[in-house]
Amino acid sequence: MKISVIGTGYVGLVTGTCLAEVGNDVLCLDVDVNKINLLKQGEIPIYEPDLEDMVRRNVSVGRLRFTLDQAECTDHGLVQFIAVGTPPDEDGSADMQYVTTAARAIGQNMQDYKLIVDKSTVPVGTVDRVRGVIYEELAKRGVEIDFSVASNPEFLKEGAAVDDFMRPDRIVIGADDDKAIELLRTLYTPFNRNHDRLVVMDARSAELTKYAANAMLATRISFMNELALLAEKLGADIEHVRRGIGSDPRIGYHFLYAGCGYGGSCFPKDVKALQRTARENGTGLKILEAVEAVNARQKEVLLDKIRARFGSDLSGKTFALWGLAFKPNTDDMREAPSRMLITGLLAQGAAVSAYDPVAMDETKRLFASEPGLKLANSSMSALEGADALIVVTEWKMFRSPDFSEIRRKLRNAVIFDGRNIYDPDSIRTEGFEYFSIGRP
Ligand SMILES: NC(=O)c1ccc[n+]([C@@H]2O[C@H](COP(=O)([O-])OP(=O)(O)OC[C@H]3O[C@@H](n4cnc5c(N)ncnc54)[C@H](O)[C@@H]3O)[C@@H](O)[C@H]2O)c1
Ligand SMILES: O=c1ccn([C@@H]2O[C@H](COP(=O)(O)OP(=O)(O)O[C@H]3O[C@H](CO)[C@@H](O)[C@H](O)[C@H]3O)[C@@H](O)[C@H]2O)c(=O)[nH]1
Repeated sequence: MKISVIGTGYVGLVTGTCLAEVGNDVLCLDVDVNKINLLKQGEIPIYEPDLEDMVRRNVSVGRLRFTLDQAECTDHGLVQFIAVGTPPDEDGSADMQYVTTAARAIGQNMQDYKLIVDKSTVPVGTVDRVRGVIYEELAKRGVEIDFSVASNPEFLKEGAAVDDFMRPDRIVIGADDDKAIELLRTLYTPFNRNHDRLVVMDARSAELTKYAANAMLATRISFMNELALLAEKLGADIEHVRRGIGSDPRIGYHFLYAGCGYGGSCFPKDVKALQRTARENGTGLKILEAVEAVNARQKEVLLDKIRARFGSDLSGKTFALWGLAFKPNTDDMREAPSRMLITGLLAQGAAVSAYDPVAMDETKRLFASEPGLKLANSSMSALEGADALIVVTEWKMFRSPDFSEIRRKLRNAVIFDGRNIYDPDSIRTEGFEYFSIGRP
C-alpha cells in the first residue's frame, strides 16, 4: 500500500519504517530540513535500538523515502498518517497547531480519496476537528473529494519502539466508516498474526483509550512512589512489597517500580491534558491531580536525600551523576528527572559531573551554558573526586560496576540510587553508605 507519514519524530519514523519493512511504499514528510537531510543519508536523528539498520535497509530498496515537499507527500499515500508533536500548551492542554497545520495541508493538496489517520496523541474530538479542517480547505478550493478520518493511537515505548510496533499488544482503530476500518485492517495484517489484536471502536473512544492507558500507568507509578515514602518511614522495603503484590495476576508486575519520578514526552503531558479535558467538560479527575502532584514531589526526592546527608549548602561539593535520559535505551531527555536534579544541585552551589551512554549530546544542547556541569567521557571518569554517586537512570551498564574502583575514585563512599538497582545488603558490605527509594 502507498503510505504517507507526516512527522518523522519517534512515532512517525518508527511507523513509516516498520510499515516499509513489511512491504509498503512509504514516503515520510517533515518540516525540519536537518532531519530530512540526515534521514536521506540513512542516518537517524534519534537513538532508538534497531531503528537505524531498518531505515537503511528500507531506504536502500526504495520502499522508504523522505521529503520536505507537502504536495508530494499528500499525493503519494492512500493512507496519510499524522504523527506530529502535540506538546503541552501553557494551560496543560495539548497544543494542536501542528496537527491542524498537517490536516490543512492535506486538504489543500489532495486530488483523490485519502484516509487520514491521527497517530499523534490527541484530545477527544480531534477526528471531528481534522475532518472539519479538511472540509474547509476543500470548500475554499471549490472541490468535493471523498475522504475518511480515523484515530489509530500509538502505544510504543521509547527504547523498545521497533519491537512494540512490530509486535503490538493491541492495535486500536477508531472510526465510524467501514472503508477506513477495512483499509487499516488490511494495512495491519502483518502485525496481527496468531491472535486478533485489532480493537475497533468509535473515534472518540479510541482517542480516550490512549489517554486512559498512559494515565493508568502513571497512576501505578505514583501509587508505588507514594507507598515507597511510607515504607521508608515504617522500615519496610518497597521492593519486597512490589514482588508481594505483583504476584497477584489482577495487579501484575509491570510498572510497579518506585523511583525518582516518571518523565518522558508522554506521561507528564498526557496526564495534564486529560485533566484539562475533564475540566473543560465540567468534571474533575481527582486521582490524576494526585498522580501529578506525587510525581512532582518524587522528582525532588533525591535532592532531599542528598541535602539530608550533606547539608543544605552544597557549595564546594561535586556529585557524579549516572544516567541523564528519562529512561534507559533512549537519548530523550524530555521531562527527565535528571534535569530537575542537575538544576537543583547547581542552584545549591554544587558541581555535577554527569555521564550517560547516549544522551550526552542532548545534555550539551540543554545545558550548554552551565559552568557547574561537567560532561564526563565515561561512567568511571565521572566519579573522579566526586563526593557521592547518584544513579538516576537504570542503564544496564550501571547495574554491576566495579565497586572497589568506585570507592577509590569517590571522595566519600556514598551512593544515592534513584532506581533501586543495587542490593542494599551487598552494597553496604562493599563499604558504601547507600540511599535508595523506599528501602531501609
Ligand atoms: N514518543 C513516544 O514514545 C510516543 C509514543 C506514542 C505516542 N506519541 C505521540 O505521538 C506524537 C508524536 O510524538 P513524537 O515523540 O514522535 O514527537 P517528535 O517531537 O519526536 O516529532 C514530531 C515531528 O513532527 C514534525 N512536524 C511538526 N509539524 C509538522 C508538519 N506540519 N509537517 C510535517 N512534520 C511536522 C516535527 O518537525 C518533528 O520532527 C505526539 O502526539 C506524542 O504524544 C509519542
Ligand atoms: O515501573 C515503572 C515504569 C516506568 N517508570 C518511569 O516512567 C517513565 C515512562 O516510562 P515508559 O512508559 O517506559 O516510557 P515511554 O516511552 O514514555 O512510554 C509511555 O508513553 C508512550 C507515549 O504515549 C506510550 O506509547 C507508552 O505505551 C508508555 O509506556 C520513565 O521515566 C520511567 O523511568 C517508573 O518510574 N516505574
